[in-house]
Amino acid sequence: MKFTDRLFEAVHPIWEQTHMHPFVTGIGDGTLPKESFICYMKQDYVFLIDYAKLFAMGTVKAKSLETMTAFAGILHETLHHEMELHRQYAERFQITREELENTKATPTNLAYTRYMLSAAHSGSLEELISALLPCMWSYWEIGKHLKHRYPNSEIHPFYGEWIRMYSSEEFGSLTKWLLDLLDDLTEGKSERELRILEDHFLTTSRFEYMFWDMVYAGEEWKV
Ligand SMILES: Cc1ncc(CN)c(N)n1
Repeated sequence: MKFTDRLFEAVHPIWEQTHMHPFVTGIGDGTLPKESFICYMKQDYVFLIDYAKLFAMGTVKAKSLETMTAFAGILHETLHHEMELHRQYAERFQITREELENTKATPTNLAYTRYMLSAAHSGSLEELISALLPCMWSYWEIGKHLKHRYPNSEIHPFYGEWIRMYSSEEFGSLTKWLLDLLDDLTEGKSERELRILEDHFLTTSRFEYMFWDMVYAGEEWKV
């Protein structure tokens, strides 16, 4: 069994709940209040700044020029394509780039990015990938799921663009590349090593769920 098949089985209960989360279904059926989406977009923008750094770290830890180049490509995609989607959404609400960039990360957002950056700093390339994989994989799954469950969601005048991006072939092929890389890198690894990777993967999968919950509830610092 490929390691990512094992991860897919392990994460299934978390993804089931994610697909049913009211923030996610609200994007799908178009009922999510715009204020909630604005809160998400701002939090996600600062999340993506740290997330992009993981790909930069991937280039440093890569064991071949090919892998290094691919990480650099995803870094570029994130900064220029994925984050551009957020900048365009922000523009619709007259939110400036400066305001977007200066968004203060909520406790959950901060805990999530610190966890990934710490795993990436102190761990192997496999640890870095396992920690960031849910970001790409779960979004791709959500994009495909929404497109399938809500047939007109792709053409929704507001949320359609978001769904098209995360269900796209391009996003899917980057995710598949990362999955294949992790399968290659984990071949022959001991059960002890695999368990550490699985633990990173499940922890950040839980953080992904908590991120939806955080923006839905409008989490703020208490003091
Ligand atoms: C929180 C979060 N996780 C993942 C993604 C997809 N890159 C995202 N935009 N935001």
